Amino acid sequence: MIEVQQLSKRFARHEAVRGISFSVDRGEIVGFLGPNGAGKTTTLRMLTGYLPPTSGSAQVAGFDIFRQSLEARKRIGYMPENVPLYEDMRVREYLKFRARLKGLNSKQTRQRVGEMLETCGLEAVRRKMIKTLSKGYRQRVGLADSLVHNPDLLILDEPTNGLDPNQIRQIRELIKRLAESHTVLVSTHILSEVEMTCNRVIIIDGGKIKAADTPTNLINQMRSAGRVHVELQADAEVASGAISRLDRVKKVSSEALDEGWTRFTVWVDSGTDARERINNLAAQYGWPLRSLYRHEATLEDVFVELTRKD
Ligand SMILES: Nc1ncnc2c1ncn2[C@@H]1O[C@H](COP(=O)(O)OP(=O)(O)OP(=O)(O)O)[C@@H](O)[C@H]1O
Repeated sequence: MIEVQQLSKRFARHEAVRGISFSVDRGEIVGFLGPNGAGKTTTLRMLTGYLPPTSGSAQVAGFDIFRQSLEARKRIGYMPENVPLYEDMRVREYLKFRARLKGLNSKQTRQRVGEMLETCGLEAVRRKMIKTLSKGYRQRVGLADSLVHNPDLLILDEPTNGLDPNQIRQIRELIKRLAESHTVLVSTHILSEVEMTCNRVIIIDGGKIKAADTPTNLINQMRSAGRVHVELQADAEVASGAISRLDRVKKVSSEALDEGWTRFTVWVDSGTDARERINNLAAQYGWPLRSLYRHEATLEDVFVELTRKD
């Protein structure tokens, strides 16, 4: 559905996107992640034909987004970061206006606008002025707008930005439902959302792609994926030494706590669970043990590992 080859964008002296290549298959829901200024919005704006690239190419549904822009855009529903809406229009009136602008005839417009009001949960506010709507409802109007011409592909730039937790949940559910019949590329900062909704993730930083895989694979491939935390009443040096001699243990660090307790963090090879062996070791040495748990890596750990600057 999307094919991007060596896409770059330079603003004056700043290269915001540096030769990125990726693809999104039909039916996928892909999270597009990266820290502030990584180049997400710039990439999405190029993909939707709003910004010409400095070099490289991109196809949507087989159409070159720059040379066959109209054909490509017919197949894209784009919801930009801050949805620009006409404040003085009523919801239904606005969606009808947008549908006509996108080339739907009056019959199609009536039908699609009706469907979108229902799909996006806007029926109760269809006669309200847009300026009186809450941010959550405005986002829904933006989504309905991006969907009204029945595109195959939805490109959403931070659709839950600025929403409260309830609104985030509602938009997330809506996107999940839309993903049943659309291909979705969604940029967001909420990593738990991505773990819940996306079947693949692309991480971009400094204009370059750092990783592209399923959330599960990314987590499993992490260097610091395997970590065990244990609290013992033991001499830090002796215990660190004994633990680090265990098989498949890569590194041990310790931190003194209260009343002779020490917390040890044990890095092990990915896929290894050292808890039982650490427990046996504590029993063997007679060290009192009050906590032993395995840190389950999350997408947030992957994100931090791939994009931190130190
Ligand atoms: N029109 C522009 N002119 C000059 N520089 C720009 C322009 N648009 C973006 N940039 C720069 O390009 C870089 C990438 O910006 P972009 O908006 O794509 O990042 P982003 O990943 O979407 O960030 P955020 O998460 O903050 O929205 C930034 O350094 C930004 O300042």
